[in-house]
Amino acid sequence: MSREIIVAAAQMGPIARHETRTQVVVRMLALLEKAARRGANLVVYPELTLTTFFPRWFMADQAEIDTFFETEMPSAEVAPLFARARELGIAMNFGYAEKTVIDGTMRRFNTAILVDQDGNICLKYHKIHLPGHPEHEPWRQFQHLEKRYFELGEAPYGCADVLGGKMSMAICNDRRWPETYREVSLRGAEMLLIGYNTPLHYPLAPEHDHLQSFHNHLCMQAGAYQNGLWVVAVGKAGTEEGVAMLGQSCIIAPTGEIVALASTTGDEVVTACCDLDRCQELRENIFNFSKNRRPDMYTAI
Ligand SMILES: CSCC[C@@H](NC(N)=O)C(=O)O
Repeated sequence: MSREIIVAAAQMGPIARHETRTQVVVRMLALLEKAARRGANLVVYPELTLTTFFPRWFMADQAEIDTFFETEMPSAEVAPLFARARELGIAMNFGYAEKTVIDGTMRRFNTAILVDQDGNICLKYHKIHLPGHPEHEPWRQFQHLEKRYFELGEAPYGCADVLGGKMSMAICNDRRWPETYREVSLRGAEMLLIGYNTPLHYPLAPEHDHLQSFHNHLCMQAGAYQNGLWVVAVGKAGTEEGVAMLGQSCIIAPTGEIVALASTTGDEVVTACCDLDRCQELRENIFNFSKNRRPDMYTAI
């Protein structure tokens, strides 16, 4: 029996600084309805979906920084999205800036959640690979202050049983690291959900700017193939507050083939029918870990 699920990559166009959570949720709902009309079982949204990508600005005032963070999920503004997804029986994944108290200490994370088809948060993930810099660097055209505004995730990648399959999450920069795919694969994941915000301009190596799209797909296609899993990657795209952001949201099969690809840099839904049993095409053959993998020889890692 095949285990097919219809997955929707719900790319978002730019979100302006002045846009409210309520306005963003209206856009997310429109994408959800479109996905539902195409029979989707799972909708995947970008990293930090609810606001503009605020780490591009230096802010000294913690109260101002905190306006971009959520203290509860679902919040009152996001509750209609949870309610409608539950009504439609659709699972979803999205990212947001999370402010939470752990053991009496206030913590801030770049977070993603997986919500099952009954509206329950069944998996939460705090971004492990935080890119950028902690201090204001005025020479840059724009900042990338994730290291200032967020703490490093401290828990390993998780895996949840949803829609009859095993799902994991990663966030943006995580997708460039091969360890991400190997970790989730060894933990049993059959599908990896990734949201991203990727500026086309990389100030530390501007000679690579023209390769943003290539590098985006290169690492994810390799990660899917070498670990025999589905990858769903969804960007916040277009020119957001003057910064050009990568689109090209996609769904990648365990063979490494891109089976759905966004063609705009705006709000757009692309879907694919993903048979989770196809992971075995790789896992029982070229990447049969138990037969051919040699962890005893990988002593440097
Ligand atoms: C400054 S590092 C490059 C940008 C990074 N973006 C995020 N959001 O992680 C990425 O890896 O796409």
